[in-house]
Amino acid sequence: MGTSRIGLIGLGTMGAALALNMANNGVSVAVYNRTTQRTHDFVDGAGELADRLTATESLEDLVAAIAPPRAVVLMVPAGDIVDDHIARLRPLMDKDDLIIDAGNANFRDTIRRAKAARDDGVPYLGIGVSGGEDGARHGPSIMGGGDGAAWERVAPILTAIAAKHDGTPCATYMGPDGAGHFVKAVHNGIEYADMQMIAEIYGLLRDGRGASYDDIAALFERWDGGPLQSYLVEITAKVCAAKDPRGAGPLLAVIEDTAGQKGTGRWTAIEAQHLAAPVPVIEAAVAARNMSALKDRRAAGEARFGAGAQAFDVPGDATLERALIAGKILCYSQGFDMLSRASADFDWSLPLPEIAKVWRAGCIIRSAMLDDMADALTDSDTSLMLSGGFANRLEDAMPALRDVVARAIAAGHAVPALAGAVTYFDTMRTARGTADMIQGQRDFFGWHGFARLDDAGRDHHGPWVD
Ligand SMILES: NC(=O)C1=CN([C@@H]2O[C@H](COP(=O)(O)OP(=O)(O)OC[C@H]3O[C@@H](n4cnc5c(N)ncnc54)[C@H](OP(=O)(O)O)[C@@H]3O)[C@@H](O)[C@H]2O)C=CC1
Ligand SMILES: O=C(CO)[C@H](O)[C@H](O)COP(=O)(O)O
Repeated sequence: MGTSRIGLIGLGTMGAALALNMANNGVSVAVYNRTTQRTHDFVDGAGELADRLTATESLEDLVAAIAPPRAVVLMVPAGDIVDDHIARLRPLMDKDDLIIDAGNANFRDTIRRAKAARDDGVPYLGIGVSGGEDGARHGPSIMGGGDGAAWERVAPILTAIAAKHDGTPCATYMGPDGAGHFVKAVHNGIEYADMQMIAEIYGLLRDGRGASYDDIAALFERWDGGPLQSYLVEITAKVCAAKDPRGAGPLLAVIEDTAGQKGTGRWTAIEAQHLAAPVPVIEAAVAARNMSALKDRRAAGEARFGAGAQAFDVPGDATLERALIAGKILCYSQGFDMLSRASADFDWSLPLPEIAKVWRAGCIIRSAMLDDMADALTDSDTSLMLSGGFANRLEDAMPALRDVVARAIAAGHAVPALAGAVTYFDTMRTARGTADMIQGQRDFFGWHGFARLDDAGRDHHGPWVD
């Protein structure tokens, strides 16, 4: 009979760090990795934690090494690899043994897997884990989803390894089926948007103002001490300050300007469309990554039309800071609105204030503002951008965002996420918009009907044809 409290499959960046975190918290872990050498290297390199780690060389050995009722965490790439592991693990496991997918799964896959597990009468959890390698090792943010009783079973381990915000563990059960992975996807969508807006401000400073990398680093470091305090602003300063190990210059100057992506931001944009939830800042950030990958096309465009990014009179540091504050509030507001929409559509009862709380520490989008967001979402059931404190902050910061975007666009700088934030703000404060024209056009060509302001209850048609 095995004695390890839990099993973990996949000793890559995240899995290895999570296993060490568990061991560090007194949890014995049986580990398995496809490449066996990696398993042994991992345990051999675990120092004093090695006593709590059991290396196994097959799934059979892994399952045998765990004390029943067993729990096995998958930390492998999303997609077929997860299905393949579930199919190979289940025959080796007992009815009440639990499989936990802790990778970045598409929540629709998680719903499918959770349903299959329910049909088979076996427990299943899909949990979102954020914080990168350091978070996984020292305290990630954990967004749980799936079988509630199964969550309770492993909650003591997950809350022990999670980040703590003023002593409160950042590990929360979000709801059934794919709720945990959905919340993680929206987290990553916000992550994309936050990163993109920061990158756009960096571009204005670098190309518009001609600031040095060290000066940009110093500015972001200063901002990290104010209302923008966040992990992403903190690491932006460090990335700007980093020197090229192969030379004396800044490292950023030699990093190719094509962004990678594993899919979570794209999933968020796709799901937003399914839900008809407007998230234009997140969509702009995903599109910006896609455009960044079209390096040859961008070079051809520059050769044909001339470079877009020209030197210009970039607004002052305080204006840039306020512009980022406005953009940040608007992108988080969109993210929370999307969560609210999904909660209603999927009947999940997502706990919005708890989501803000679980993001306060451990995860990539942790920031000082989330504390106030948790309060605002607790006190009011309106959108974040309309809630008392944030509406006031927006009112104060919007002129700066508008100024930055207007001047950047006039000078030929691409600021898609910041511009998306301005447009969203203006759209969402326009009670009488322009969709009357869309309705007129639709009725003209397709007899689709429209509602009248003075008679909204039924379909009307225009006198378009004789
Ligand atoms: N890196 C990050 O910042 C974060 C990642 N995640 C998610 O965590 C999961 C793991 O990511 P990460 O640790 O970064 O990935 P890595 O690439 O570092 O590690 C991948 C792991 O999966 C194993 N693996 C890959 N392909 C297969 C396969 N076909 N069959 C069996 N095992 C396989 C690898 O084994 P082998 O050694 O044999 O190659 C390795 O152990 C992903 O879902 C990712 O999206 C979530 C949050 C943050
Ligand atoms: O989940 C994460 C952070 O929260 C992972 O780091 C993820 O890989 C980031 O997404 P991408 O690779 O698409 O930039």
